[in-house]
Amino acid sequence: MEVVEGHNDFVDPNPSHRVSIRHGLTLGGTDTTTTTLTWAVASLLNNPQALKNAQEELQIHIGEQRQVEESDIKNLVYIQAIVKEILRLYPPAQLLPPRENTEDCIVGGHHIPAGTRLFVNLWKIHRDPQVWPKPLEFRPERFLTTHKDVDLKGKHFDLMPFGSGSRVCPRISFALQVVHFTLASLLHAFDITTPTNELVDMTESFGFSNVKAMPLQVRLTPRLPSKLYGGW
Ligand code: HEM
Repeated sequence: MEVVEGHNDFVDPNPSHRVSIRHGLTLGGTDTTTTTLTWAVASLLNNPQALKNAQEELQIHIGEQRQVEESDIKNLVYIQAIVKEILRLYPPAQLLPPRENTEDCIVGGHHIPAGTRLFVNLWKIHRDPQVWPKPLEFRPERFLTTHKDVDLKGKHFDLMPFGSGSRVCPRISFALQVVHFTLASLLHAFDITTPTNELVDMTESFGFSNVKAMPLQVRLTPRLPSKLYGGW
């Protein structure tokens, strides 16, 4: 991939794999949200109880006689917890874009000379066992119990999939609305299974964008009256 335009782009010195980690211009709207949705569906396929919980929530709040509407999202707390857990385990940007300090400073007891480029390693922070018990497990319930007050907007430094501070992602609300609505609509309208009933391979491809290493194959089975599929 070639470098994209934009301020503050980080340029890999090797021209053969130059990428921009400032995804705002080309990748922001699609790559981050599709990556998040892919990991969400993959995780739910491997965690049938969580999938069942999500579909029960949809049954309670929406039923089977209408489609999901944006105004329903506020009631779908379990699906919101799923999305938080996905952005904890699989933040689309595993490393936040680099920061360069203009003055000498001390961070965590370390002297950082002016002009140093610092990367925040979200992947590591989001899997810290001192903050997140059983950090490698997909457990949306943690965001309804022990971590229910942790939000995604950059105020809690243990969970920062959108970054933090003055350069935080400016489209958090829009991104969450898209992810919640799409996931809720998919799970409401279809039963999802793997074609072979095997567990999904969750291997990550470590890079600037955390895409699934293996393609995801999903079998969709309609679960609503056929008249509700007119818009699909
Ligand atoms: C799940 C979805 C998304 C995630 C996890 C995400 C995450 C991020 C992160 C980590 C940054 C860098 C923050 C920093 O520098 O510390 C960022 C910046 C940015 N994002 Fe997003 N993003 C998402 C969706 C979107 C969408 C849908 C858009 C646009 C429609 C968008 C537009 C931007 C832009 C323009 C910036 C650059 C802001 C700046 O440099 O001042 N993002 N995002």
